[in-house]
Amino acid sequence: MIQLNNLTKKYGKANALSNINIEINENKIYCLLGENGAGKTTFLRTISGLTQATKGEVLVNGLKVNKLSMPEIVCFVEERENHINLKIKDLISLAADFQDGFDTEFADDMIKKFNLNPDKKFKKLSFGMKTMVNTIIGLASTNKIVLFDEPVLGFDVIMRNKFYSLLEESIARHPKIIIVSTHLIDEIAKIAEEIIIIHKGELLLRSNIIDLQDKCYSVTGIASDVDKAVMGKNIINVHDIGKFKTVNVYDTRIEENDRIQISNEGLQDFFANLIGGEINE
Ligand SMILES: Nc1ncnc2c1ncn2[C@@H]1O[C@H](COP(=O)(O)OP(=O)(O)OP(=O)(O)O)[C@@H](O)[C@H]1O
Repeated sequence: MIQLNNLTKKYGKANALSNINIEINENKIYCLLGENGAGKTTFLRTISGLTQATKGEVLVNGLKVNKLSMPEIVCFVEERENHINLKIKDLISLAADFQDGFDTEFADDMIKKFNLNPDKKFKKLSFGMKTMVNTIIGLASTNKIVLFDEPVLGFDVIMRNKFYSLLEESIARHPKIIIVSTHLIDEIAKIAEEIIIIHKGELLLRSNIIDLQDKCYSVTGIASDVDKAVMGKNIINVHDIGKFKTVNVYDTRIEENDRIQISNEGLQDFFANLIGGEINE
């Protein structure tokens, strides 16, 4: 449903996105990961038609996307979105007027769950509450593609957990492609099915999250035993601690034995190690 062919976006001479090729077709939750400035916002804005590609093409449902032809089936939710100064309940009605099939019942339910006062005006809300309102509008959207740009920025852990469970409810009520850009991979990994990593404007990795969790592990032991055990494996990072060593691996699993210890690696650590290293798919 989303197809990017050799997509490049330049700002001046700098590439925000370089030659991205990807297809995203299945209705599920995708996590878009990348360090600051990696190109995540540009990636999402280009799919929604808000940013024009410099080279290559973006197709949504087979139709070319650009500023003159923005795909109606895409709902793009960004944290910096600053609505006109209406009451929350009026913003919800407005969203319902603009979007066919907008799930008002779900939106009202979420307003209660987030303890928001529907009579409060948008401009009087805190940063986190404004994000909540934008998020609710995205979650209640029945558009076939919903893109969230850093939705949990400004949310505390309780809010974030509410958001993750509402994301699951949103996709269960109305199956769709949901792409969420975030830095908090270990949290979103509990509900997302696929991960897309962008690094310095390039597509670094796309993987099913369960496969990724299986392939990310560390091996610790005496340096020579570790070296022998990980020979031929794709090594992401190495820590030497005296005669001992820990190696972070992204590859098929190896068996633990009495000379080496295998530990699961958190995805957040994997990501931090990955963007400092190389990966060979
Ligand atoms: N309007 C713009 N004009 C010039 N450069 C831009 C513009 N928008 C983005 N960039 C540059 O393009 C690159 C990618 O930016 P982008 O906002 O897409 O990254 P990001 O992964 O979303 O970052 P963050 O996590 O910090 O929000 C950065 O180097 C950024 O400075």
